[in-house]
Amino acid sequence: MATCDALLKTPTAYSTNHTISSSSSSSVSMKHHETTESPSSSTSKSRFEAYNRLQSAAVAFGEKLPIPEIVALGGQSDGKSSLLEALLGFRFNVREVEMGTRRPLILQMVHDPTALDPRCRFQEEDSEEYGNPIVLSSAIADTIKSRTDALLEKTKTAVSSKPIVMRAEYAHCPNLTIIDTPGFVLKAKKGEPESTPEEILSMVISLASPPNRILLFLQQSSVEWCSSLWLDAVRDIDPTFRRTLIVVSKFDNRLKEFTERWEVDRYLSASGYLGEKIHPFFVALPKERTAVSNDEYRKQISQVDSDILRHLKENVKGGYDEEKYKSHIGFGCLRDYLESELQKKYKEATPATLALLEQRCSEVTAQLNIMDSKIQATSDVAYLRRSSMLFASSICNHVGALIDGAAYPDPEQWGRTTEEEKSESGMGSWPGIISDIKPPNSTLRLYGGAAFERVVHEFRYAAYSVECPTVSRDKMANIILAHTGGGGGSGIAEAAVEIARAAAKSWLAPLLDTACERLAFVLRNLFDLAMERNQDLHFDHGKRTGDMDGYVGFHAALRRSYNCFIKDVAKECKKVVRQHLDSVTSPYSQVCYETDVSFGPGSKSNFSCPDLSDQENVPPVNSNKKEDQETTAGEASLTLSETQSLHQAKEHGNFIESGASKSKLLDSQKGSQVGSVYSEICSLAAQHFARIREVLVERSVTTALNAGFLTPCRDRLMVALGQDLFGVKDEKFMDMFVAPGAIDILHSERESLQKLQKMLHSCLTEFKSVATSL
Ligand SMILES: Nc1nc2c(ncn2[C@@H]2O[C@H](COP(=O)(O)OP(=O)(O)OP(=O)(O)O)[C@@H](O)[C@H]2O)c(=O)[nH]1
Repeated sequence: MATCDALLKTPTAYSTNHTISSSSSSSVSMKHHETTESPSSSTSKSRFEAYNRLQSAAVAFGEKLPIPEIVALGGQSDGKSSLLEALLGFRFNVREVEMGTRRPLILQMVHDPTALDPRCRFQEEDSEEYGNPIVLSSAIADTIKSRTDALLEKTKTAVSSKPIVMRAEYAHCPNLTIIDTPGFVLKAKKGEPESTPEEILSMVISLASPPNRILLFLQQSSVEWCSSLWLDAVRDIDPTFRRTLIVVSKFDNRLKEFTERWEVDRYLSASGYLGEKIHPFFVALPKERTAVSNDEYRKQISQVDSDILRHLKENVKGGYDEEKYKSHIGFGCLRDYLESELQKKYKEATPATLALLEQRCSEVTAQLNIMDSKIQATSDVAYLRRSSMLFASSICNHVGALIDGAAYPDPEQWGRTTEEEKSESGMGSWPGIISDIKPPNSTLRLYGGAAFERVVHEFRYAAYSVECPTVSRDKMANIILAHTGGGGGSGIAEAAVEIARAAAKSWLAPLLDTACERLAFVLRNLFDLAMERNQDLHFDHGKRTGDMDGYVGFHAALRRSYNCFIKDVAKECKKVVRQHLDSVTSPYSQVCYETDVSFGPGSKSNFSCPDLSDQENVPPVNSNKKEDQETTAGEASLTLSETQSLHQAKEHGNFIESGASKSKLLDSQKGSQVGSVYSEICSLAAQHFARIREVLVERSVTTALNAGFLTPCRDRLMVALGQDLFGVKDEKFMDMFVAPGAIDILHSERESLQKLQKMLHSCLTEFKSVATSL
């Protein structure tokens, strides 16, 4: 930045005619603050004052305004505090505060020729007011320490970016504002959290990042650039050093090393490492810590400056390249440069600041108007009814749009994959199905209508992955024997149908319930999405959709009402799909007979009490792991072979009296053809099951789910919400809007907005007059 060649000749704000002589640069520059001010300097001064006030106001109100500011940064003990003291022209001992800098310090130095003793005042925390002047310099350090302690205690952190603002009016300081920052450290101090170095680094980075800030980077002269610890951190913030001023501190420590001119010139050029265009300042300050008067202290500063220049001229063979480097050697040069640089930035930034202030003023006025109408509206039932209805209707429209297919808000952020839907809804896998069901698009983040459709697909996949479950011989016997007993037929067909119906009922019913719950979850999520859409697309077809910000009670009621609606719809839909299931599995349903199912060799006419006892109790088709699935509750636990034997005994009129042992009966019933009957029934049952499932899934359920969920969401949602929220007496309706303390909050918000408005207006007026006097 200003260290570039082109800027080397920038005149200082107060010394248009002065040239820094090798022997007395600092003293000359020191004196000019005490001379009468020219008209241009009074403009600079009022500009400086205007920026200072804006800066304190910005700090007090948390306004982020791009005011030109200087931020001093560097490693611990690199001399920042000493430099600040030198700039102020008196010692205030900040560097002896034991804890070190843990909060940024905004030091507003105001050159006031009438203030022969420094007048320091601290800005109150969270206010733009300044406290009473502090005279004792030790009291300044104490105030900084106690404020730092109090805030860190509150925030429970080791550092805080909330600045302390100190204004110092003094006849011997320049008009300059500098933000002092905690020094970078490699290791935390004893008793401090280990993360302190990182916290300091990230805090300083965030303080130095706004492009309106000038960075004043200090590094001790004893450190070579190639081994600089913090240069890279600064380079990360400002890669080309466009807005960075580099200061080599404690220059006195290096001086003794130079004997030849080339050595000094090479060192002063810092070339090779910082680049040709970067010219650091070389500064040394008094190292004596003895208590001296302020006058004496300033004399020492000037003396060090003169001593350095004299040393370079007289003690180095051939001196040094004065033309090139003199303007960058000594504290006085740095101070004048900083002052003029800041003034230059202030001048450049004035039009933009003025424009920004005008914009902020109108924004805050608009906010204040909204706040006024909000406060007024808190008691206006008609207004609240109107705007809340408008809001609810807008939410319903957004829900409808999301169901019909929308890609806003961002699906990547708001959508869910099938896995996420499953885990978040608390419904992991489909009941009774072990295999992982992955519908098409399961890895995509979907919501609304798309997610709904995907769940329907998933349900179909789940339903088709169910096979007709295994039926034990006992159960089968119980069914068959009952049928053969009634009509004299073999009962195979009836048994197969009955088995299929019972299986369909017990296996498909939980799947239907799960599908309904999953779909309800998808629809329930739409509320948040609709709110998000509503917030961003605040206007619906050009009409304002009701600003209901802050009405927490209403928002909660609206959400609750929406959730209830979805719950009711899901309950209703569950009933409907259950009815469909009941209907396809009812004894009157012809679904199983609609197909041309071949009943095979073991048909009704051939049935003659087959002995199933030797056959393995495994159905021909069953991919489910769940064995011996219950088809009807409380079935007898006899084995089919036993039942069959009993049946035979009954047939011979010998059921009670026969006395034949079970084993004998079993032996007598071994036959070659009977095994196939069990398999045949299982196979037939599987076919019927598949048929029932197909009819259920394809013909009725998919349509029922759409009609049961989506149609009400499109057509009935607003009516339901309306009845629930607005179909009540005013008194009850107002319950949603009168939260204890809510109106007080609105009033206090209004009060702070009013203060902000006042402050912005006064800054605006000030800047307007500064701008016109340019
Ligand atoms: N020799 C010499 N010593 C200096 C100079 N400037 C400062 N010092 C000394 O260096 C030490 C550290 O200086 P500070 O100003 O406290 O450094 P700092 O960067 O503020 O350190 P922290 O606040 O701990 O980050 C003090 O003892 C100063 O007296 C200088 O130009 N020359």
